[in-house]
Amino acid sequence: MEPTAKDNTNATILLMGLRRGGKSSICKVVFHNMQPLDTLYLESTSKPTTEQFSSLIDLSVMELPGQLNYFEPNYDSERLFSSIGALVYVIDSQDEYLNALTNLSMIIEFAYKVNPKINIEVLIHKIDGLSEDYRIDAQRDIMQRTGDELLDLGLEGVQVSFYLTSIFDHSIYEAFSRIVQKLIPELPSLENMLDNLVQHSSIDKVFLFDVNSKIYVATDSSPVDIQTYEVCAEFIDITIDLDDLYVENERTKGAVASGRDKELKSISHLSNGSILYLKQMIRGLALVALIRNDDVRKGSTDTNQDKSLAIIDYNVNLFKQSLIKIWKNSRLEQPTPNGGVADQLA
Ligand SMILES: Nc1nc2c(ncn2[C@@H]2O[C@H](COP(=O)(O)OP(=O)(O)OP(=O)(O)O)[C@@H](O)[C@H]2O)c(=O)[nH]1
Repeated sequence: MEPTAKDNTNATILLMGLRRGGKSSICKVVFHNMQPLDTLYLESTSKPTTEQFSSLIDLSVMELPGQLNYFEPNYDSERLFSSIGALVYVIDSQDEYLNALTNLSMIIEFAYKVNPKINIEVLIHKIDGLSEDYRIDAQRDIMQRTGDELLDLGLEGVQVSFYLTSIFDHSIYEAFSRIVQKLIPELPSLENMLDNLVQHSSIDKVFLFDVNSKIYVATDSSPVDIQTYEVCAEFIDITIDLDDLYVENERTKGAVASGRDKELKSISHLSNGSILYLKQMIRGLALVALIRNDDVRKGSTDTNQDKSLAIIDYNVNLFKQSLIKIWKNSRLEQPTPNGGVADQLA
């Protein structure tokens, strides 16, 4: 049976590319926390696979094996392409990629015809094996050739985004974050709220992370620096590991008993004076902020620091309340299959 996307949602990502390009590895590393080196032993995928992930949106990731011929008559490619939000095409940059580019333009031509709203995303993958100069050259070459092919097909207006990625560093998470964000209808409101939070709380950079995958579903509008992303993403793991070490105290026991889940929160003072702040949100999300402001910097008095953190706490709580409202409203607009509004927030 062919894979079909869930009805009423276009938050479906279709992963395509030639054999051994790295599609399964990407899925395993990003969504299943597999260690990158363990992907060496992955078997070639022979059947289309679909996986569901629940975050701020319900995301489906569908992988089509490299050897499959999607255009043979008994394969309903039209239905498949019309139901997806993003087509992610993986190109192995360490291999000869001309065949992949021909395959890519053929797929873009078909996908665009069936579904002009589809986001087309190209991963120039396995860049860990290339020197810095060669990466830029490969990217330029791939972009140029794809542009030429699309021009020949009369598709010069089609928007294609390119990302340099590897499973051995954070580039694959950064790329997937941007790909997933494009599928979240509430993104402009979320960004606006995060900008407000930054402005009123002396925060330098803030991310709304999906805790399991370390994809950030939103961030404020200042540019993302990959080092800041890394520090914030690792802070989630540290917080969770430390949290597991502690036994429940009376307060959290009370919260659990009264039906409320224990809310994860952590603050860490770094040796360079910055502060990392994490607070659990809803739907497996956590807000992580980097605070470099002078008010809370090392050297300022403890009382000042406490005051600033209290303001941040207060504003983050307001943010969380707004997030709950946004999420509830979006569920009201898209009724669940049984007609009710899902009320499970954690
Ligand atoms: N160096 C490097 N190798 C990678 C990277 N990503 C995946 N690989 C390796 O590429 C090989 C093929 O990966 P797969 O994930 O099986 O490729 P696939 O696209 O799913 O292949 P099919 O299932 O045949 O369609 C594996 O040995 C991975 O370890 C990467 O970022 N860098």
